[in-house]
Amino acid sequence: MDGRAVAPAAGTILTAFATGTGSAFAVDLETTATVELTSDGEFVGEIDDRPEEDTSLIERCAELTVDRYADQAGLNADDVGARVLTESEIPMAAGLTSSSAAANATVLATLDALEIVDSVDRIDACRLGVTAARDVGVTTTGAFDDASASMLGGVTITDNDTDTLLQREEVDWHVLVYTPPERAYSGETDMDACRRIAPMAELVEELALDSRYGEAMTVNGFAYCGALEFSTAPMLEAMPDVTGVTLSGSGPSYVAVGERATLEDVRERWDDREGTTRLLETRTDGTQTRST
Ligand SMILES: Nc1ncnc2c1ncn2[C@@H]1O[C@H](COP(=O)(O)OP(=O)(O)O)[C@@H](O)[C@H]1O
Ligand SMILES: O=C(O)C1=C[C@@H](OP(=O)(O)O)[C@@H](O)[C@H](O)C1
Repeated sequence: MDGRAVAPAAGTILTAFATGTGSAFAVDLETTATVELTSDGEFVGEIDDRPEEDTSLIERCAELTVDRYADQAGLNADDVGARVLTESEIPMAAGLTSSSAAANATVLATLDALEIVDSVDRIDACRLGVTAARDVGVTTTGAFDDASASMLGGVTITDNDTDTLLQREEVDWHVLVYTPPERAYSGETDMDACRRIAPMAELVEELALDSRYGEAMTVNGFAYCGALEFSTAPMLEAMPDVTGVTLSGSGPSYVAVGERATLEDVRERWDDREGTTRLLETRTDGTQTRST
């Protein structure tokens, strides 16, 4: 029994480190997970083209899904194992939610392999991936904001302390993403510095709950560039014409939203920087299964 699912990346509106409340939106870069169920009770992960990278997140996702749902699929969890393969176009540890996309794709692919994917609520599946991310230490708050945007599509606002969805809205934006060559692992964020900007995060939350996403992003960007010591120069190169621009997640990527022609101009400036610039669109469909 094989299962397969595809999950999108996410960009940031409100980073959750300061207060535990976060907001993110799905963008069209994808991770695919393929899951083959086995009868040896072992969970073995492989990341395509990244043999050195840690596979514990996808192994834990498959294991938790089997533990929780094997019964419902008419199987004995003790006898079921899985081999998981992920293939991804999302740069890893770059602030674009590679971890949540890998987790969502693996949980849904495992449910697909168990042939019960349609009977499981998407938000419950998402919470399972967040639990796995906490278990293996690739997240600080659980990142339910990023995970829910990747699972459901559109913009989500969440309370990551309780894994509660506060708001979801479908949007149709052009998105410019700049990814510098360095990497920043979310589990290693300077949380003391982030907690100092809590009053700014509360303001960003108010703007986001009012659907003023562009302004929310930009305030978030200045606050988190300050706290995490990233340059504000890429933001200033995008302003004032974009609708919003921010450091994404724990960095080092920056995301801007706005008119396509405006983003094409900004792209010319960001292309002079070291790294990769991508012109993308938002996604409203979230994580989907794909038959193998
Ligand atoms: N395609 C993938 N397959 C399996 N695990 C992945 C994949 N992408 C990311 N991860 C896991 O997530 C970790 C990176 O998480 P994180 O620092 O939160 O980065 P990001 O900001 O991209 O989510 C990696 O070390 C790895 O354990
Ligand atoms: O680990 C965490 O708690 C978080 C990780 C960040 O994302 P990245 O993993 O994309 O850097 C951030 O967007 C989110 O609000 C909280």
